[in-house]
Amino acid sequence: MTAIDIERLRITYGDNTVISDLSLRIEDGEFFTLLGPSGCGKTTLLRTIAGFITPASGSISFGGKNVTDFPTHKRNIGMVFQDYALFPDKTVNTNVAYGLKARGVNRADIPGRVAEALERVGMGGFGDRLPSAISGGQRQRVALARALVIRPSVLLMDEPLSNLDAKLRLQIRESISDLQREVGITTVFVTHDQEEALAMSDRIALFRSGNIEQLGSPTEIYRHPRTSYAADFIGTANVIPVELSGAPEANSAEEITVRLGDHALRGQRRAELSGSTAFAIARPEHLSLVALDGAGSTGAASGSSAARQQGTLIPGEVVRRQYLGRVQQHTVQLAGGVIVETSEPANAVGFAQGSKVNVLFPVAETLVLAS
Ligand SMILES: Nc1ncnc2c1ncn2[C@@H]1O[C@H](COP(=O)(O)OP(=O)(O)OP(=O)(O)O)[C@@H](O)[C@H]1O
Repeated sequence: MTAIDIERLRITYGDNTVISDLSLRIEDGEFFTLLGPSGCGKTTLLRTIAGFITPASGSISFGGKNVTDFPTHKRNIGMVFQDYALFPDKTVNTNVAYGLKARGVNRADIPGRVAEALERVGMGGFGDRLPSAISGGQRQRVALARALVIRPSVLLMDEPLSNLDAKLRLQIRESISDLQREVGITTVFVTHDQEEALAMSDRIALFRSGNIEQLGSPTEIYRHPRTSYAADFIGTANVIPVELSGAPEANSAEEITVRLGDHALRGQRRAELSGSTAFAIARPEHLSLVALDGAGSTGAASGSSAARQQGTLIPGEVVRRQYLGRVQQHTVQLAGGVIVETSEPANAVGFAQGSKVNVLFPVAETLVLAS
C-alpha cells in the first residue's frame, strides 16, 4: 500500500518560493496527474517527491512512512523522463538491468527479470540493440521497463510523451495507462497537455503558480470547472466577460441571468459572485447555431421557441467555418464584438461566412463564474 501524503510542503529556490504550502494525498494505486502551464511548479514538486530536491519545510510520506529525509535511492521509486535518459553506449538489456544490479539483486535472477519487463512493454526481442538503433517510442518503452523492473512502490513520470510525434504519443499513452492499471502502481504524472491528463488520470491537480487551482477527476474538472482558469485550461472553453450590474437576477438557487451587451444570458451560478463583472463559460460543443428563421444545427432544439426554453439565443455573424472531418466549427462574432467558437457534428447544417445567426447557449451548460 503506497499512498503518498504531502503535508504543508514548501519548496524554494533561494529567495524564490515555488510552492508555498501544499497538502495533498495521492491514493494507493492512483494515476495522479500534475497539470499546469510551464513554470507553475509541476516538475519541482515531482522532483521533490523523488528526493532530488529537499523541501524548505513540510513532509512527504510513502505508505505512511516519512521519507522527507531519504535520498532518492532509498525511496524505491521508478522514474521516466521526457528525454528517456538511457545510457547510449549500453544495450537495452544492460539499461534495464542497471537498477537491479545497483540494488544487488541476485545475478542469476537478472536476465529473467529484464526479459519479463521488456516483454511487458512490448519490447521482447530488442534486448541486444543499442538505444540509437530503436525508435523514440521504443526508447520510451525501454525507459518504462527500466523504471518498473525494480518493482518500485511509486512511479514518477515527467512529461514522458513530449518528445514523441502525435500518433506515437497516443500509442504510448495507451500502453502506459494499460500497464499502470495492470501493475496497480501509484503513479504521479507531470504534463502540460490537458488532453493527456483527461485521458489518463484518475485525478488531476491543476496548478496555477505553485497552488492547486482545482483537484478532481477528469469529469469533475471538465464538467464543473470552478474558475475561468480551470475552464480555459482543461478542454476548450469560450470565456465571455459579462455584467452583473442591474441584475444579477437570481432565477433559482443555481440559475442566474447576467448581461452580455444588450442581451440577457441565462446560466448556472457556480461561485459566489461579487462586484459588477463575471465570466460566462461555455464549451464549443455545447453551443449551437440557429438560423434567424429558426432552422439550424441544433437538431431537437431547432425552432427558436423550443430553443429559447433550453437556453438563450444571442445574435451574431459567422466569421469562419471550418470542416474538420468528424466535426465542423464555426467562429461567430456576437453583437458587441465577443467572439465564440462552436463545434457541431459534421453532418449538422453549416453556415457560410457572413451568415447572420443566433447562437444558442443552453442554460444547463453555461456556467457563470467569478472574474
Ligand atoms: N534549479 C532551479 N533554480 C532556480 N529556479 C528554478 C529552478 N528550477 C525551476 N525553477 C523555477 O521554479 C519555477 C517552477 O519551475 P518548474 O520547472 O517546476 O515548472 P514546471 O511547471 O514543471 O514547468 P515546465 O513545464 O516548463 O517544466 C519556475 O519559475 C522556474 O523558473
